Amino acid sequence: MTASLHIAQLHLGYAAPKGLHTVLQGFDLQVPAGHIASLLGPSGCGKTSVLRAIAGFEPVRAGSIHLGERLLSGPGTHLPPEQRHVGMMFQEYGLFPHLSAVQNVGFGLRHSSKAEREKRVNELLAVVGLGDAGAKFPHELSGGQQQRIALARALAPSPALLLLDEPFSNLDAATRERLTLEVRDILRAAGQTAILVTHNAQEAETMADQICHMTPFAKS
Ligand SMILES: Nc1ncnc2c1ncn2[C@@H]1O[C@H](COP(=O)(O)OP(=O)(O)OP(=O)(O)O)[C@@H](O)[C@H]1O
Repeated sequence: MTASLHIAQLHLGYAAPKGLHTVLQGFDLQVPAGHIASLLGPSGCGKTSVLRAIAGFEPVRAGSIHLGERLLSGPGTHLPPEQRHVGMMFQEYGLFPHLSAVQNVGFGLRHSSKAEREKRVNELLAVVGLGDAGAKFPHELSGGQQQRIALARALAPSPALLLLDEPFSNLDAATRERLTLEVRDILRAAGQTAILVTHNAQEAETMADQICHMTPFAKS
């Protein structure tokens, strides 16, 4: 079930030779269930680090991350990624080259029954407009088609939250524009809570219900 996201007073930093390299301090973000939020800002301001912290790949130094009522990260708590119900879609489509589109989309549904899995995969291939392409392998699909399969795969397990990190940046301008609109409509129709990371203000405007402008952390 899709859920709201609540990040409060988040502090993120990496160990560096000269001590802690702080990336974010006191970062807050609230995204209501079903909304698409965009993190917009220059390279190095910490957009991907926020996604990694939400997904559970980065420990938080302080603050908390809640998804609905569930505390994902906070003082004394760090749920492992596989228990977070967070889906991801990145710029390199990350499809398994040796699996067909059907098998790629069904990958996160390995624990469902065969009948349930087939129903959900067919439903999602239709949603992303690739109902006829199920038997194809990634190399037989265009970049835009591969990215739509990656979206179907990310949506298949019905994540509480979907993270999209520069998902369109490998595509040519025309495909990028078309896919931005298509993905927005698919997420809206699914009522999916999502966070889009981008450098592109136009893309953020098109996709998002709310935009969080991030700036590089400056020591005071
Ligand atoms: N694993 C890591 N170890 C140390 N420093 C890191 C690590 N990952 C990121 N950083 C640093 O953290 C800061 C934020 O990086 P991050 O990738 O989150 O920024 P970003 O806004 O997503 O940038 P981009 O738009 O270029 O992807 C940068 O200064 C980066 O060098």
